[in-house]
Amino acid sequence: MDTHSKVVRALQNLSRDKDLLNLDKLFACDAKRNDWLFKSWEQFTFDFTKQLVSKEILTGLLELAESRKLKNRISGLIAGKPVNTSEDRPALHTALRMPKSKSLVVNQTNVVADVHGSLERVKGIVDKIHSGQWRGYSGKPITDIVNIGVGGSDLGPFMVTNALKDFQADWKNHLDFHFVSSMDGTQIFKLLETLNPETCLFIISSKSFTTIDTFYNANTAMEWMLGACPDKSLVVKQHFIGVSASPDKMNEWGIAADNQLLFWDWVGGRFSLWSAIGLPIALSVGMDNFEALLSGAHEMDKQFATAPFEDNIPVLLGLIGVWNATFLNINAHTVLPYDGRLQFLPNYLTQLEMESNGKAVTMDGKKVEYKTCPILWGDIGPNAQHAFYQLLHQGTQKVSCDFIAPINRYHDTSNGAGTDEFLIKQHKLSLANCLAQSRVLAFGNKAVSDDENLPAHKFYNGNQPSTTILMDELNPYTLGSLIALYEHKVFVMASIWGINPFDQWGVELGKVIAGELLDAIQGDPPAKNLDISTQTLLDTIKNKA
Ligand SMILES: O=P(O)(O)OC[C@H]1O[C@](O)(CO)[C@@H](O)[C@@H]1O
Repeated sequence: MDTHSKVVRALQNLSRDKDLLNLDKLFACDAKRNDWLFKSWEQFTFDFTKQLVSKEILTGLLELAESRKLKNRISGLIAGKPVNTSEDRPALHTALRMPKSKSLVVNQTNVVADVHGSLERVKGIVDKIHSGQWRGYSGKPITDIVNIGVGGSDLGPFMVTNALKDFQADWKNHLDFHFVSSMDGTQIFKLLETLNPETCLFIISSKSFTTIDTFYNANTAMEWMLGACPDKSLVVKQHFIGVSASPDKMNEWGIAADNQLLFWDWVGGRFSLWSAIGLPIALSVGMDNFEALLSGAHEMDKQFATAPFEDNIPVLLGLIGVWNATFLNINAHTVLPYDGRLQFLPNYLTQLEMESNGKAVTMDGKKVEYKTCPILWGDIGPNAQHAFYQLLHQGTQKVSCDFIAPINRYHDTSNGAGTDEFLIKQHKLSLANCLAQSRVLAFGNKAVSDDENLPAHKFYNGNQPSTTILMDELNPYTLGSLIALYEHKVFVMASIWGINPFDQWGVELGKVIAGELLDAIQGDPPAKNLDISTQTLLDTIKNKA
């Protein structure tokens, strides 16, 4: 982004207009603000009115998108152009949810055909496990699925499996799902104590199939299995599935050929839940629901590819994100779902946004002269109200917020007489809190009174910008759309900033140094040239271990 360009300078000028950038005033000046900042799309309603934007600002942001050739960038992404410039490859997560009837030829290959071939294999495995045909070494059907993976090979399937628990069908009676990611062993050791090796199936999920965190956990699982059944070829065949973009590495580790599910180097790890990495999702909610998740995402892809920018939800969300982070210097963003099923969405978005856009150089290697990705965190909104909302309301930091809530819930629940009504009341309580919080964040005390004589500690400043996303209900289809929306938001922001959202070089150095320090902790060879802090920490560990 050229900070000297006319469009950027105009936006910078607007960003200094303190008088304009006040939600009270923005609402007072334009009583019909909702006409142009409320958007309905499919089963969603988006309220951007509580963002610090005027018509002039939005026009400027749309011009900025134009000047950054966003339209071309979006078509390049979807057509499979090498948008991941540092690795010279496409980022084709949109192809993972294209219908079978479509075709997309990239490097002489119809990737849509490959995608559906892989989905067929996923379906075959799902059917075998659901029907009880897939059996453990002693002939018993599988009861426990353990996904071992980290980052994109964990967060997406984990988040979606939790969000869609209501959509598990009759196999829920005989299948339990577990996710192991942490390298320190806490999760795997605790989990193995509760499992029966005869009926466990491990899914080793790793795009690279080299991530050390995953392989320490996988090796522990293998040792545990071999303790129960020393016949390794039987264990490998009946208890381990591999999901990866590297068949060679899967062979090396010993995954049986029939148990290897492949995806492709053109799928970024944090964009991979739609591929075979989503196997735990498909096992949990069934293939039809998994396909509904893909269709919901595809619908959002179509809107991203075709809607005019002023009505294009991912474009608006991304442009407003850039306005907040880059022009208004709001460097913290929180995601607040008002529905416990979305508990892990903020965590998932932490990787999606910060690993994608936490960068300071442009695609042509220049240092950026502006702020890029804000720090993102979040929690279930109602719980966060009792934890960090104090800072949002009365702290010294500017924070932008996304409120997310399904309008309807519990209508189909039949947990006994009267229960539905009670649960619906609880859901409405949550919705009321969602609206109350965005209102107070926007208008402070003025939301309820004009009393100027409040003691200072009771004063709420307001003017914290937020977007509210309402979905008619949370189901596989709407969840697919919601996730795809955030994926595209990331791409829009990266395109404006001129950065590559599809690599993650910033995680590599730590891996190399950890390898050296592991050798040093194990005493062989002793570490050389360490800084005094690390050397003393290492000595302390070695003395006390
Ligand atoms: O799927 P893999 O190759 O094991 O990688 C896991 C995660 O590690 C990272 O490469 C970061 O270290 C993420 O981008 C990725 O999602």
